[in-house]
Amino acid sequence: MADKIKVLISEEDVDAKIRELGKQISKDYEGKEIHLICVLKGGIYITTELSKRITVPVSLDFMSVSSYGDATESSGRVKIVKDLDDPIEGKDVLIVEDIIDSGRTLRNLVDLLSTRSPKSIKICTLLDKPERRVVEVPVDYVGFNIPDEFVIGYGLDYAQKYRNLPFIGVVEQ
Ligand SMILES: O=P(O)(O)OC[C@H]1O[C@H](OP(=O)(O)OP(=O)(O)O)[C@H](O)[C@@H]1O
Ligand code: HPA
Ligand SMILES: [Mg+2]
Repeated sequence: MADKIKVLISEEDVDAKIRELGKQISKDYEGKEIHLICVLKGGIYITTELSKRITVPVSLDFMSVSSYGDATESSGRVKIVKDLDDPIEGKDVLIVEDIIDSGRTLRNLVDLLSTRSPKSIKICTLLDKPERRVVEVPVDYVGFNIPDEFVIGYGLDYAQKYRNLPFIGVVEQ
Protein backbone atom coordinates (compact mmCIF):
# COMPACT_ATOMS: atom_id res chain seq x y z
CA MET A 1 0.00 0.00 0.00
CA ALA A 2 1.27 3.50 -0.80
CA ASP A 3 2.32 5.60 2.22
CA LYS A 4 0.30 8.71 2.99
CA ILE A 5 2.55 11.75 3.02
CA LYS A 6 1.86 15.10 4.69
CA VAL A 7 3.75 18.18 3.48
CA LEU A 8 5.68 19.85 6.31
CA ILE A 9 7.68 22.40 4.27
CA SER A 10 6.58 23.15 0.71
CA GLU A 11 8.80 23.04 -2.37
CA GLU A 12 8.49 26.84 -2.72
CA ASP A 13 9.57 27.42 0.88
CA VAL A 14 12.55 25.05 0.57
CA ASP A 15 13.68 26.71 -2.67
CA ALA A 16 13.34 30.21 -1.24
CA LYS A 17 15.27 29.25 1.89
CA ILE A 18 18.14 27.75 -0.12
CA ARG A 19 18.40 30.95 -2.18
CA GLU A 20 18.52 32.92 1.07
CA LEU A 21 21.25 30.67 2.50
CA GLY A 22 23.24 31.00 -0.73
CA LYS A 23 23.03 34.78 -0.53
CA GLN A 24 24.14 34.87 3.10
CA ILE A 25 27.01 32.42 2.52
CA SER A 26 28.20 34.36 -0.56
CA LYS A 27 28.28 37.52 1.56
CA ASP A 28 30.10 35.87 4.48
CA TYR A 29 32.77 34.35 2.20
CA GLU A 30 33.33 37.40 -0.01
CA GLY A 31 36.89 37.40 -1.39
CA LYS A 32 37.35 33.72 -0.50
CA GLU A 33 36.75 30.36 -2.15
CA ILE A 34 34.52 27.71 -0.63
CA HIS A 35 35.30 24.00 -0.59
CA LEU A 36 31.85 22.42 -0.29
CA ILE A 37 31.66 18.96 1.19
CA CYS A 38 28.46 17.11 0.45
CA VAL A 39 27.59 14.45 3.00
CA LEU A 40 26.12 11.61 0.95
CA LYS A 41 23.55 10.49 0.40
CA GLY A 42 21.16 12.87 2.14
CA GLY A 43 23.15 16.04 1.45
CA ILE A 44 23.13 15.71 -2.32
CA TYR A 45 19.95 17.69 -3.07
CA ILE A 46 20.72 20.70 -0.87
CA THR A 47 24.37 20.70 -1.99
CA THR A 48 23.59 20.96 -5.69
CA GLU A 49 20.88 23.57 -5.23
CA LEU A 50 22.85 25.61 -2.70
CA SER A 51 26.02 25.58 -4.80
CA LYS A 52 24.08 27.17 -7.69
CA ARG A 53 23.16 30.10 -5.42
CA ILE A 54 26.71 30.79 -4.20
CA THR A 55 28.50 33.54 -6.11
CA VAL A 56 32.09 33.07 -4.84
CA PRO A 57 34.24 30.32 -6.41
CA VAL A 58 33.20 26.85 -5.25
CA SER A 59 34.92 23.48 -5.39
CA LEU A 60 33.09 20.33 -4.49
CA ASP A 61 33.87 17.00 -2.85
CA PHE A 62 31.79 14.15 -1.49
CA MET A 63 31.96 12.03 1.61
CA SER A 64 29.69 9.17 2.49
CA VAL A 65 29.07 8.31 6.11
CA SER A 66 26.27 6.28 7.53
CA SER A 67 24.83 5.94 11.01
CA TYR A 68 21.19 5.09 10.39
CA GLY A 69 21.10 2.41 7.68
CA ASP A 70 17.41 1.70 7.17
CA ALA A 71 16.50 2.43 10.79
CA THR A 72 14.82 5.56 12.12
CA GLU A 73 17.18 5.85 15.12
CA SER A 74 20.91 6.58 14.97
CA SER A 75 23.10 3.64 15.96
CA GLY A 76 25.59 6.01 17.57
CA ARG A 77 28.39 4.80 15.35
CA VAL A 78 29.36 6.56 12.15
CA LYS A 79 30.92 4.51 9.39
CA ILE A 80 32.97 6.15 6.61
CA VAL A 81 31.70 4.58 3.43
CA LYS A 82 33.57 6.90 1.04
CA ASP A 83 36.30 9.37 1.99
CA LEU A 84 36.98 12.70 0.26
CA ASP A 85 38.90 12.61 -3.02
CA ASP A 86 41.00 15.70 -2.29
CA PRO A 87 43.00 17.09 0.65
CA ILE A 88 41.35 19.96 2.56
CA GLU A 89 44.54 21.47 4.00
CA GLY A 90 44.37 25.29 3.95
CA LYS A 91 40.84 25.33 2.53
CA ASP A 92 37.70 27.06 3.78
CA VAL A 93 35.48 24.02 4.16
CA LEU A 94 31.71 24.18 4.29
CA ILE A 95 30.04 20.88 5.15
CA VAL A 96 26.53 20.58 3.71
CA GLU A 97 23.92 18.30 5.27
CA ASP A 98 20.22 17.65 4.89
CA ILE A 99 19.56 17.30 8.62
CA ILE A 100 21.14 17.40 12.05
CA ASP A 101 19.37 15.07 14.44
CA SER A 102 21.42 13.56 17.30
CA GLY A 103 24.44 15.47 15.96
CA ARG A 104 26.59 12.33 15.92
CA THR A 105 27.24 12.27 12.18
CA LEU A 106 28.51 15.84 12.05
CA ARG A 107 30.35 15.67 15.37
CA ASN A 108 32.33 12.70 14.06
CA LEU A 109 32.87 14.32 10.68
CA VAL A 110 34.03 17.66 12.08
CA ASP A 111 36.41 15.90 14.49
CA LEU A 112 37.85 13.85 11.64
CA LEU A 113 38.18 16.70 9.14
CA SER A 114 39.69 19.03 11.75
CA THR A 115 42.73 16.74 11.92
CA ARG A 116 43.42 17.49 8.21
CA SER A 117 44.37 21.16 8.79
CA PRO A 118 41.63 23.03 6.89
CA LYS A 119 41.76 26.83 7.16
CA SER A 120 38.19 26.82 8.53
CA ILE A 121 35.25 24.45 8.88
CA LYS A 122 31.63 25.57 8.90
CA ILE A 123 28.37 23.65 8.70
CA CYS A 124 25.25 24.32 6.66
CA THR A 125 22.14 22.19 7.13
CA LEU A 126 18.73 22.41 5.54
CA LEU A 127 17.00 21.08 8.65
CA ASP A 128 17.79 20.99 12.35
CA LYS A 129 15.98 19.07 15.09
CA PRO A 130 17.49 20.77 18.15
CA GLU A 131 15.31 18.76 20.59
CA ARG A 132 17.02 15.57 19.50
CA ARG A 133 20.61 16.65 20.05
CA VAL A 134 22.76 14.15 21.94
CA VAL A 135 26.18 15.62 21.15
CA GLU A 136 27.05 19.26 20.59
CA VAL A 137 27.76 20.51 17.04
CA PRO A 138 28.51 24.10 16.02
CA VAL A 139 25.99 24.85 13.25
CA ASP A 140 26.60 28.00 11.20
CA TYR A 141 23.73 27.99 8.68
CA VAL A 142 20.31 26.43 9.29
CA GLY A 143 17.42 26.41 6.83
CA PHE A 144 14.61 25.36 9.17
CA ASN A 145 14.33 24.23 12.77
CA ILE A 146 11.79 21.43 12.86
CA PRO A 147 10.05 19.49 15.65
CA ASP A 148 10.92 15.92 16.59
CA GLU A 149 9.24 14.15 13.69
CA PHE A 150 10.77 11.72 11.20
CA VAL A 151 10.88 13.64 7.94
CA ILE A 152 11.42 12.64 4.31
CA GLY A 153 12.19 14.35 1.02
CA TYR A 154 14.91 16.64 -0.30
CA GLY A 155 17.52 13.93 0.32
CA LEU A 156 15.93 12.42 3.42
CA ASP A 157 14.85 8.82 3.13
CA TYR A 158 12.57 6.36 4.83
CA ALA A 159 14.09 2.91 4.13
CA GLN A 160 15.90 4.49 1.14
CA LYS A 161 12.69 5.82 -0.44
CA TYR A 162 11.39 9.40 -0.87
CA ARG A 163 14.76 11.18 -1.14
CA ASN A 164 13.61 12.60 -4.47
CA LEU A 165 10.55 14.43 -3.14
CA PRO A 166 10.97 18.17 -3.85
CA PHE A 167 9.45 19.11 -0.46
CA ILE A 168 9.87 18.05 3.18
CA GLY A 169 7.19 15.64 4.29
CA VAL A 170 6.14 13.30 7.07
CA VAL A 171 4.88 9.74 6.54
CA GLU A 172 1.50 9.43 8.22
CA GLN A 173 1.28 6.11 10.07
O1 LIG B 1 22.54 13.95 13.51
P1 LIG B 1 22.43 12.49 13.26
O2 LIG B 1 21.61 11.78 14.31
O3 LIG B 1 23.74 11.82 13.08
O4 LIG B 1 21.58 12.27 11.93
C1 LIG B 1 21.75 13.00 10.75
C2 LIG B 1 22.33 12.14 9.64
O5 LIG B 1 21.49 11.00 9.40
C3 LIG B 1 21.12 10.93 8.04
O6 LIG B 1 22.06 10.23 7.26
P2 LIG B 1 22.19 8.64 7.23
O7 LIG B 1 23.30 8.23 8.16
O8 LIG B 1 20.87 8.01 7.44
O9 LIG B 1 22.70 8.33 5.76
P3 LIG B 1 22.12 8.89 4.35
O10 LIG B 1 22.45 10.35 4.30
O11 LIG B 1 22.89 8.12 3.33
O12 LIG B 1 20.64 8.63 4.33
C4 LIG B 1 21.14 12.38 7.60
O13 LIG B 1 21.33 12.48 6.19
C5 LIG B 1 22.33 12.94 8.35
O14 LIG B 1 23.52 12.70 7.65
O1 HPA C 1 13.99 12.72 10.30
C1 HPA C 1 14.80 12.07 9.60
N1 HPA C 1 14.42 11.54 8.39
C2 HPA C 1 15.27 10.82 7.61
N2 HPA C 1 16.52 10.57 7.94
C3 HPA C 1 16.97 11.08 9.11
N3 HPA C 1 18.19 11.01 9.66
C4 HPA C 1 18.15 11.67 10.80
N4 HPA C 1 16.92 12.19 11.03
C5 HPA C 1 16.15 11.83 9.96
MG1 LIG D 1 23.14 11.65 5.74
